[in-house]
Amino acid sequence: MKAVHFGAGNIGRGFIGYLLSKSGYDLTFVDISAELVGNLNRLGTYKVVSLGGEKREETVGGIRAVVLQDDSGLKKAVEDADLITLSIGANHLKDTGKVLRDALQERRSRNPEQPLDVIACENALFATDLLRESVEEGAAEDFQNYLRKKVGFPNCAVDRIVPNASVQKESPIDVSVEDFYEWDVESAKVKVNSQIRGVNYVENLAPYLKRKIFLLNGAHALISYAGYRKQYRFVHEAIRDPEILTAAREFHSEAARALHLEYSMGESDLKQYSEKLIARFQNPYLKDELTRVGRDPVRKLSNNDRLVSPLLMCEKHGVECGGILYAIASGFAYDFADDPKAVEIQKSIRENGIENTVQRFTGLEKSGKLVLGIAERYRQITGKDSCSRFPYQ
Ligand SMILES: NC(=O)C1=CN([C@@H]2O[C@H](COP(=O)(O)OP(=O)(O)OC[C@H]3O[C@@H](n4cnc5c(N)ncnc54)[C@H](O)[C@@H]3O)[C@@H](O)[C@H]2O)C=CC1
Ligand SMILES: O=P(O)(O)OC[C@H]1O[C@](O)(CO)[C@@H](O)[C@@H]1O
Repeated sequence: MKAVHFGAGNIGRGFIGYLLSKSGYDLTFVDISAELVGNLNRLGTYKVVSLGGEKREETVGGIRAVVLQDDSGLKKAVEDADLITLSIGANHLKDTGKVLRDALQERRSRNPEQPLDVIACENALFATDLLRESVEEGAAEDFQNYLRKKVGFPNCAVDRIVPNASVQKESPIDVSVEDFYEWDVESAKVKVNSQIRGVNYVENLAPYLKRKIFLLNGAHALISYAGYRKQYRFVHEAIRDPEILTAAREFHSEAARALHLEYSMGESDLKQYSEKLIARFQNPYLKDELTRVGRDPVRKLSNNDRLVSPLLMCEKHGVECGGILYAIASGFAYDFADDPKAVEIQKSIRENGIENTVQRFTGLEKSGKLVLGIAERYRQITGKDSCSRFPYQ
């Protein structure tokens, strides 16, 4: 079996590439970074180092890589692949859909019968659907029929924390990871790849995906924004702070309550999931930087992402949501000068005020109670009113 993986970064090498290699796939990475591609081809193997109580190393070997700009190399790799996976960042899916459309059109002309699956492994709700829309955009009817018959587009949830490596690396492409992983894939949409090692094939992905995006990524974003404000550097340091721990637990309990009401997920299972996450956040070996976890607050504060989506689910079910409002307010208070997206939000707050900015970036109704609740907490956090600076004191 042959796999092509777009995005040879942390999750590409440390999680998806790792599992595909363990499952016996012949693996080709595609990346925009010529330096990374050069290193992958020169070295041919890399180590995946898991950072738990006990340090373990595994080697991923026999890999090749192609730069995205190498049109013929890319098309050749796609021509007889059984699986295409991506972890390039959700913002890049639309553009990459066009590249993939060209490559799949070429494949269809040379190898029309062989089926394959395409899976976007990003932190976003139903990322493969976004990619598929872009692949199909403006395509002729016969190509759309080909896609329907021959190409599976399963959505998935990907969960493994892969920080920027802080350990001394013997090779520039080694990667450090946590022990834990979970990869849930929509089973009904799979055409070929039903035996990937470590994958949990599920009929109904939404509860798994939202549980992961809300409880892991949502709470992680909160810890990042609140921790940055209190001048911590790493996630494990911030979560040791009792106020931030309380805030993370409150976020979890509100989002979990909404998930329980929406999907009848067991409350005690959700509680266990939450406790396990807190323990993962506390892992001191990961040395996961708050500014990596909080990167691109414009995306994280958007309407369909890890913070506003659970807020809307709470609202739908009448669940108390003060903790989630606080997390969103912390995102608006995040003023890390080296993150251009944080800078964009801060500029908007200065020029348009907090209410207009919240409305603009979250898509929430301007004078609604949610926007007002976020703005009020933002003022508390930033000290722009007379209340306490940190509401969890
Ligand atoms: N690092 C983590 O723990 C996890 C990350 N994710 C998701 O995986 C995705 C990637 O994240 P990371 O691996 O952390 O980022 P990263 O920055 O380490 O890796 C992304 C890689 O994609 C490459 N790239 C960007 N655009 C590309 C394109 N159009 N075609 C080919 N390659 C392209 C970049 O050069 C880079 O090597 C994101 O959506 C992230 O949310 C999901 C779960 C865990
Ligand atoms: O990759 P994103 O969406 O920018 O967000 C960072 C998040 O992704 C992860 O790297 C993995 O889920 C988390 O550590 C963190 O919550």
